[in-house]
Amino acid sequence: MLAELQKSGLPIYQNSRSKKLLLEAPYMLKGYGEKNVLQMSELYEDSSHNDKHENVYDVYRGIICDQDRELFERYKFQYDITVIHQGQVGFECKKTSGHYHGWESNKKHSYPEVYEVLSGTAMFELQKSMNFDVKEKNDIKVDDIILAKVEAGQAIIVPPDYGHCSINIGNGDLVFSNLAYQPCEIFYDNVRYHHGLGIYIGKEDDKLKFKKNDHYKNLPTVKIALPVENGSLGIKFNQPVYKTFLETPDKYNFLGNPDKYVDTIMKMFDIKESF
Ligand SMILES: O=P(O)(O)OC[C@H]1O[C@](O)(CO)[C@@H](O)[C@@H]1O
Repeated sequence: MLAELQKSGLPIYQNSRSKKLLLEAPYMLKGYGEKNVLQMSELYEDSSHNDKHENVYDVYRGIICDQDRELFERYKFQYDITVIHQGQVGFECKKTSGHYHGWESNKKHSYPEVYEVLSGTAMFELQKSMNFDVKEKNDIKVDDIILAKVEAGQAIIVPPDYGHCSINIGNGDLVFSNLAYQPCEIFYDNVRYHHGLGIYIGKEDDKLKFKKNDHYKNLPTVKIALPVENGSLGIKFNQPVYKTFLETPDKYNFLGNPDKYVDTIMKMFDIKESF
């Protein structure tokens, strides 16, 4: 059976048995990758009880229709979809590796990214650090942590300077898209060194729980937030990002030129509680 990913606005389907995605022509894909428990073992609090070959997530990179190619190339943007499978690795809900983004030498802030949930429920862990590439990795200074709970049809902007990791906190697969500035460099080392970002998000007796990652010397107060729309930056709930980009591409200029948008992007998190 195939379930259409209606929130994407594109002819993309998920096979309910294999959990893989199928794209209807003329949509096509540039690349595909999978990560399993073994490849991510250093990134979880404890992965020792899981089958090492168990699949954690699949990434479908560079989804595009030929007639849209010129526009995506002009803006240097790429649209990808990630499927994080249902389940836990030890205490933690299944998640992506987590990484920080790079920046251009003449810019003050690193590149942001748009995340749009197409099915399931996400918690996006957003961890601010201005020195994540420090040589002595223990000297990283974490300035802020936001845990954004995002439901299908909603979207967020991962703010400049925030490392990020996507966690599937729902009861089925989590499927989400990202629109990102393609020349952006990706940094994994500090996250791997600390065995993940600052907070481990998991479930006990089906209840969501948070544990501090003790590999970090210091962590700030953690904020739990809900997303806020901003139509001028192309973030309107239940309006597919791919389609909005085709119709009004300039709304996403912040992806390649983030410096003057930082304050506006930070206002798109409605902080509900902190601990
Ligand atoms: O395994 P990686 O390279 O960290 O990629 C995982 C995630 O990062 C992204 O590249 C977006 O930041 C997604 O495509 C994917 O969800």
